[in-house]
Amino acid sequence: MQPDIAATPEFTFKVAARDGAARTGAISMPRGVIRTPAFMPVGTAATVKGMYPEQVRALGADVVLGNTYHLMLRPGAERIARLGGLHKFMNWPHPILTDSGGFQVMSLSQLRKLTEEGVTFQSHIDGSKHVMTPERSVEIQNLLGSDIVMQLDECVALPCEDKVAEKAMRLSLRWAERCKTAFGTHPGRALFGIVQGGAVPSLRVESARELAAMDLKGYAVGGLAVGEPQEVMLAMIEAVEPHLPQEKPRYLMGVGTPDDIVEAVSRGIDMFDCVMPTRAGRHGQIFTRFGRMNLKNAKHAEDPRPIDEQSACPAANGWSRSYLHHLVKAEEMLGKMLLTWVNLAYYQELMADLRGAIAAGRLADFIAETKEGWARGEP
Ligand SMILES: Nc1nc2cc3nc(NCCc4ccc(CCO)cc4)[nH]c3cc2c(=O)[nH]1
Repeated sequence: MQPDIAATPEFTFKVAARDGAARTGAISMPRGVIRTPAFMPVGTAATVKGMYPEQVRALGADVVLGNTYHLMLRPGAERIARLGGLHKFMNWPHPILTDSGGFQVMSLSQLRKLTEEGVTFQSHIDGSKHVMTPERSVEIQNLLGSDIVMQLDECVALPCEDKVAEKAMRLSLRWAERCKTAFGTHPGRALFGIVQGGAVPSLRVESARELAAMDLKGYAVGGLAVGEPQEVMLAMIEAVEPHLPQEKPRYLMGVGTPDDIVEAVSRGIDMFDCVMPTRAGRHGQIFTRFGRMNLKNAKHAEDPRPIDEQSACPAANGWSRSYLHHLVKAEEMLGKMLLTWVNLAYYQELMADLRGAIAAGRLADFIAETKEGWARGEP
């Protein structure tokens, strides 16, 4: 178990060491500490799918992500508040970051109408009508008791025309101001701004500088991991990084594969979230230090070896590839659970190794060794 390094009444971020643009440090707040670089398992409907909260904690996660869009539709933000808030509701007493709903409304709901005021939409669950404004998004995240609140923003799919990216970026800046006003001051909690601007460096710089002037407690880079090639994503991070405050956390939303993460860490990103490890695990695809493996593949059918006997994760060293192949083919619950566990454990191990490599000033070597391991493939 990780020592609960001193939680603090004030939300603070301290960089402990740097290696090039990369940083390692810790964000502390009343509910605990987030060691950075950090990966946040996604707990969309108030659960990290297929995992017990203690299990998620034991593999090293300091924070999980919740989704305003899903929880407002089911079971409802006011209901969760009446029951004591999201931490109590889901038995996760550690930090929770909640996304604001903008991205999910645009990617999941039906019959959406976007105006300056906000976005009206119909629930993808039962077709009920809803309005999401910057003020309502902040209110919902406060009702949930979120420790890190994300601004409501407009995320455009890529590729898109520059003027479309510009319009969405400017709207997001106006919504950031409204979220800041609605959020007010909560010393132990944070409101993060979200940089937009599509794949246009000048728009990205303008968004970063305007948000930096709002003196928020952290900054996300949004509008990426929406179908663009990795080099475009990395170019946008490079464009934005020099204009984000050095002393505040940077969060790259929706990212990503292990390769995305190591490349973004080396460019100065501190926080990540992605459904990849949990969703891929449920489909038999795993991430290991030997690279990716698909346990549906017939080559595992009679392989008696565990996934990785050197892994600390019981799911990676306690069952045979043959058994896991069987569970995946049979679409058994236990297969989804064990491979989710394998993936989240690998992601947290990677984050811990990245933190150590940055602290030791050997990030470039670590990344090279890690990529060699992925390229070598499974033994
Ligand atoms: N508020 C806000 N939230 C976001 C969430 C995001 N999530 C992504 N990408 C997720 C991409 C993604 C989706 C599915 C899978 C699983 C595939 O098996 C992996 C990655 N980009 C994102 C951008 C934003 C954004 O600008 N604003």
